[in-house]
Amino acid sequence: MKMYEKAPAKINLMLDVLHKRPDGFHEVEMIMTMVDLADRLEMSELRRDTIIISSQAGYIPLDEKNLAFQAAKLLKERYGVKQGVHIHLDKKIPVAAGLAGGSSDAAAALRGLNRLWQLGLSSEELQELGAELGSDVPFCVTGGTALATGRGEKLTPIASMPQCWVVLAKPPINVSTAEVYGKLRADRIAVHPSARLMQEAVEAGDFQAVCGRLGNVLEEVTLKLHPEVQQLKEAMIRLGADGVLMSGSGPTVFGLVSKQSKVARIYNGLRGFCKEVYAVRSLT
Ligand SMILES: C[C@@](CO)(OP(=O)(O)O)[C@H](O)COP(=O)(O)OP(=O)(O)OC[C@H]1O[C@@H](n2ccc(N)nc2=O)[C@H](O)[C@@H]1O
Ligand SMILES: Nc1ncnc2c1ncn2[C@@H]1O[C@H](COP(=O)(O)OP(=O)(O)O)[C@@H](O)[C@H]1O
Repeated sequence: MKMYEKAPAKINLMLDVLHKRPDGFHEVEMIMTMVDLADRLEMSELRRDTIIISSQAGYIPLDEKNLAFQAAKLLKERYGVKQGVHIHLDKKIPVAAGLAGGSSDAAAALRGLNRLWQLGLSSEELQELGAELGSDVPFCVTGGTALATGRGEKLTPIASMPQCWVVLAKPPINVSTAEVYGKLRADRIAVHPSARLMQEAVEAGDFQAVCGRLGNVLEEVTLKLHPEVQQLKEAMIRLGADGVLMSGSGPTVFGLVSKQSKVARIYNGLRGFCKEVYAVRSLT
């Protein structure tokens, strides 16, 4: 038997850090939503008690470091599953980009293997398991648009993000999430974006207010390390995006665009100096 799952990328409409916790993680407030740029997972039953990961992408780990492998291993150990599985990852989401590609693969593996192995786990149970794999995995289990607090694993679903186009551009640099959080001085953040104001804008379906309230305190760190991310932001604004922000720890920059007629101009303008550009829809 085979199961298929789509694993979409996330963007952070706002990301605030409240303080560093004794366990080393940071207490955050984020509004997250999914975009229509997705990896695809094919999960095939194996009679042998083993986990095999394959992918057309040559640049991700295929061993126990792969988050989809870790998701399968966690389910097997926790629920005594004796069957094996071959997970093929068709990667479309850029890696180490601030788009939670690996987390979304792990979440999709949890959903798909829950069905393949008939474990009967609820979304809440899958989210709890996901939190053992990474801070962004619980959100990726259910997707939608949500307020995420704690280290990112405490979720409150909110209304869907207003329908729009999302242009994503990833400069050719890799950013480590741990390094960015590590370099942040949480006690010296000058301006905190407001989760409440962003939630209100989303709930009201007010696209312009969403664009006006975008904010990410991790930009300060990543933009200092990689000035080309700032240049990319400026280019997107110049080309006419309605709102522009770096996603997560970066380096991907996204632009929200309401009018389809503007999308081609922004996409083509960015392609001039950035190879990895995507124009997709927001997911509702
Ligand atoms: C910044 C965000 C925003 O959505 O996303 P990405 O840029 O990774 O996509 C997330 O907070 C990333 O979540 P995720 O990538 O799952 O992080 P984890 O694997 O749990 O943690 C990686 C490392 O980041 C740091 N970390 C992560 C989350 C958090 N709330 N505080 C932290 O300090 C810790 O140093 C941890 O060791
Ligand atoms: N299935 C996977 N897809 C992509 N990266 C993965 C996967 N499993 C593990 N990784 C590792 O996780 C790291 C972060 O990848 P990713 O989730 O794409 O980035 P981000 O946390 O910035 O959103 C990468 O260094 C990569 O080697």
